[in-house]
Amino acid sequence: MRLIIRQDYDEVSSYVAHYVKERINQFQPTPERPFVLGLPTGSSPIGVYAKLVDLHRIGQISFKNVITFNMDEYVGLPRNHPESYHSFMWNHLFKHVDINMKHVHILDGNATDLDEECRRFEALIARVGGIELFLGGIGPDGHIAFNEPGSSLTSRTRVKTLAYETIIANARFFEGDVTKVPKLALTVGVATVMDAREVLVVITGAHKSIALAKCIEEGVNHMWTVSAMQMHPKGLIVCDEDATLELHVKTVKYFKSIEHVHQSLIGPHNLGLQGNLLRSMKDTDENTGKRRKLFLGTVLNDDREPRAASVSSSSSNEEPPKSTEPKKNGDTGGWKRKLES
Ligand SMILES: N[C@@H]1[C@@H](O)[C@H](O)[C@@H](COP(=O)(O)O)O[C@@H]1O
Repeated sequence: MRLIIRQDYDEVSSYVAHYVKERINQFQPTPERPFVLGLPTGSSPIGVYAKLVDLHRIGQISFKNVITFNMDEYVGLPRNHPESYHSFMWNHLFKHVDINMKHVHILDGNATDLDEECRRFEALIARVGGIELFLGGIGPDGHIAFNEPGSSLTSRTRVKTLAYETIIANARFFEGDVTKVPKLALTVGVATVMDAREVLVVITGAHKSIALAKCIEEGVNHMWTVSAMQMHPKGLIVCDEDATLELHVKTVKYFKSIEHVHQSLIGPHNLGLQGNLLRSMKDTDENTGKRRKLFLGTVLNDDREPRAASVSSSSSNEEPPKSTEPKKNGDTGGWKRKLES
């Protein structure tokens, strides 16, 4: 699992929006091969959606060939209620972008047969070949979607009773009145999320710092369902500084150093989409004809001089630039020092 730490909510939102943009653009979706995106609601993704809308307005991202599946929906709340997740998604994202609304899937919390609705949702996900990237948020008790503490980590889409803590947390959307918060929801299961080829969870705020610590520093545990991320081959958490309050200083430094090394390899403006580094690298340096070797994740020439990899995330098929100019002395020295220390 990777952990990316940014200063605040705004920086987290910006990072995630650009990440999503890069993933969709690199995928080059077509009507025959659409990009399947899982989406959350709540206050965590609002900034991400706002930035995606901005990116769409300046022509950097299109949702034309994107299919979406939302994580959850309240039971019994009219679809046009301002706090339904249907309304939320329409207001924050869908009405501002070029998505085909036939490609949007949100659980129907008013279906006459709720179990059948959940089965239908799982079948639809399977029919489109699974979810490529699932974005998520968590509650302060570490729940992902509405998979409350104690949910099976192998759970699928189903009806869930909301935990009292979640009802209290969500009362802020219902005039602070807990009696107005629906007590049941339909939600994808933990396994539904973990089946996605990549999972990205946004965690911001000091009130979620215990959940983040449980997820990162302790074991996989059904009482903190987001901890299932530890079992995912391609899991990414993007958090702000406040959310790291309960982490060990050592843990924070560790993940920051990993990101630093990663960024040094792929360049400062590259988001380091997972897996792209190796996919983008060629075995042989075109200019010297020498074979490149990977040593502890660092690209080495034959003469063992560490240097930045000539890779770009803009396209995994793109040729590396021809220039073999070494990085500035200071940079290379920094590299060496870091690798040796
Ligand atoms: N079902 C949603 C979750 O999907 C969301 O992650 C959580 C956190 O919300 P917020 O981002 O507002 O803290 O709220 C609800 O419980």
